[in-house]
Amino acid sequence: MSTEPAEKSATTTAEQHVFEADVARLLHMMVHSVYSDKDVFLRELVSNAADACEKLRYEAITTPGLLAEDPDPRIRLLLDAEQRQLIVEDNGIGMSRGELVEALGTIARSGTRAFMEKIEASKAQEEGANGGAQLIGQFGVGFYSCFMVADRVDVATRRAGEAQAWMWSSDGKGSYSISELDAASAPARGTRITLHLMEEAKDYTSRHQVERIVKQQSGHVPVPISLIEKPGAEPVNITDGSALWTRSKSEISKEDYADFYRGISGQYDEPALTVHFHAEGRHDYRTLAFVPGTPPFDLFDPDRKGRIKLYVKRVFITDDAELLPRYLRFVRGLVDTADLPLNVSREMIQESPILSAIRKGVTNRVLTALEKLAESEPETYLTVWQNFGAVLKEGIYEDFERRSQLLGLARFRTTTSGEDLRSLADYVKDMKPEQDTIYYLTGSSLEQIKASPQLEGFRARGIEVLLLSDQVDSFWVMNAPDFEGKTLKSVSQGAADLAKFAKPDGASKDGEDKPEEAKADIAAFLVLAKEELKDDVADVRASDRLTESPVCLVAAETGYDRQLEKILAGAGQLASTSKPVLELNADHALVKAMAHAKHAPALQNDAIHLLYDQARILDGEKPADARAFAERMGRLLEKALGA
Ligand SMILES: Nc1ncnc2c1ncn2[C@@H]1O[C@H](COP(=O)(O)OP(=O)(O)OP(=O)(O)O)[C@@H](O)[C@H]1O
Repeated sequence: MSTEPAEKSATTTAEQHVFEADVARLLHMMVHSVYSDKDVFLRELVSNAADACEKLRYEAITTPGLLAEDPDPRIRLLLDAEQRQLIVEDNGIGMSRGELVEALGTIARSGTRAFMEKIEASKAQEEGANGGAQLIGQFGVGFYSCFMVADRVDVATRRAGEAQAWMWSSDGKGSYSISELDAASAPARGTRITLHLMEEAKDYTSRHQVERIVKQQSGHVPVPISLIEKPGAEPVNITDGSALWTRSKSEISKEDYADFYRGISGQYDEPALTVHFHAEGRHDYRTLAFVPGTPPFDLFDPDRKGRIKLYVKRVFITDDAELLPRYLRFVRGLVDTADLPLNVSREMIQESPILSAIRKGVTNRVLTALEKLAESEPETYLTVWQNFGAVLKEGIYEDFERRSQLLGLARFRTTTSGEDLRSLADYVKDMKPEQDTIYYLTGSSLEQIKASPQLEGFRARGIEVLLLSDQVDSFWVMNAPDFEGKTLKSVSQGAADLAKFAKPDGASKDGEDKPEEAKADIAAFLVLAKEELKDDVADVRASDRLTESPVCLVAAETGYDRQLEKILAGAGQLASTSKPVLELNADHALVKAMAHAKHAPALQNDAIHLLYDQARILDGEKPADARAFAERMGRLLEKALGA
């Protein structure tokens, strides 16, 4: 954090501080607002106030004295049209001087840079208000959004249990000041944020306007909110702070759930799935969880933790309890249990058998709800899968117990699916009578996979192949040997064994119609190629998986599949890579001609290397030796052109 030396003014003891560079940039963006929906600032302030009340409630478990004579949490909004001010006040935990500087002068979040980049790429503008608003929540830059509507913001705060109080003040233009507040003008406990509204934002002093926004955006925060419409007026309650999750499902509308979801997730979309239940019996807990309608920006951040909050008897305890497995890290919501003591410690949370039982229960419920959604609303489920499928698939190798359930939830592009997605159950239902294997091909992109020569023989025989282009696919396929008793097999590993499947056009089976001489030529050519390429490939053999291309590379029967090997080698996790197998299409005119060219050994030699390089290129690699490749190609072209 960059701090300028204290500069004392004559009348106060205000210290000027310069904002951290990132905050200054962020504020600049807020002031020159990229968001057309400015109402979001109010939700951010109310949500911070509610968090502050919940933190106090939690600290007061061990230090009840913090509550003093004011035990009930509250958020109050004060409007002053004459002064053009909106004040948001809470009696929560408040901030010490250090906390104030830390919280409102820096951005300690890893996602901030990503946020800046995203906004600067002006994506938010293109996406319109909703996109921008979603970014604010996802990236946690909430407080600063008040500079969209205010040209000065004063934060008066006193931390619970402390005598000193502080005033933070800024016009959002690069610096802020901090001074000590005299006890009389400070809140007894908590924080009072005064927004000096811009002329064009004066509507935020209108009672109807503010009441409407709060009910709409923050109607379900678990702290009651009241409103004072002008100085001297009586406070009127506008929300009761009752915990939505404690009410019965029949009393809650879809809109109530959506509001609550937006509050808890910081997103502005609709949840794709809501899971709300009360488990009684061995353990008593309530869960309200949501699958978001859109993916968060940091879904694949390795540090991203689960987002399920733990409450004990309606008191917020932590959002760090890992209440769902990592592969469900996109689910937002909470678990509230009466079975843990309020002063549950971090160690207890980690080791508690009660929590492991709850974890299991919640995971099962979420997965079952996803299964039901797939049945009752397949379209919605497909969106969920498109957004989060790559994460759910991590569970196939991480969660042995639920592997088959997760495999059942998985959806795939296949050689026959077109633009649709198919389940493994669909695949198995449409298998050929003589087929006992589920075939797949992994690769780095769908386009690359679709163009793979390895698929040709399968396509020609009408055998469906799963096209797996997520990086995680290479890992789970290794651990998921079967689905409903059918093993999974890569079409680029080992022998294809397609001989048992008839080609639909009734074409010959495996060279039965080839004259003896051609067969002998191919056999000799294979021996020659094997000898010539012995340093590069483990074997050279005739292929039954090729119909159009002359060559392809496949992995040996045992060991890693080619795509996985590439990923591991790229990540520096393999000391050495294994040699692939080169397959030649014995029915291909080029291969036949080359095999027949026994009288031209130099030409055959060039052809063998060029065919190998061609297979490498089709596999997304470079030729083994670029210079030699160019020379061979040159010689061949010269010959072809009769030069
Ligand atoms: N009313 C308040 N009482 C106490 N602390 C507050 C209050 N408002 C803000 N803060 C402090 O300022 C910090 C920054 O707030 P900001 O809204 O920018 O981010 P956040 O609330 O931490 O993130 P998110 O928006 O993801 O919840 C908070 O984490 C909190 O420590």
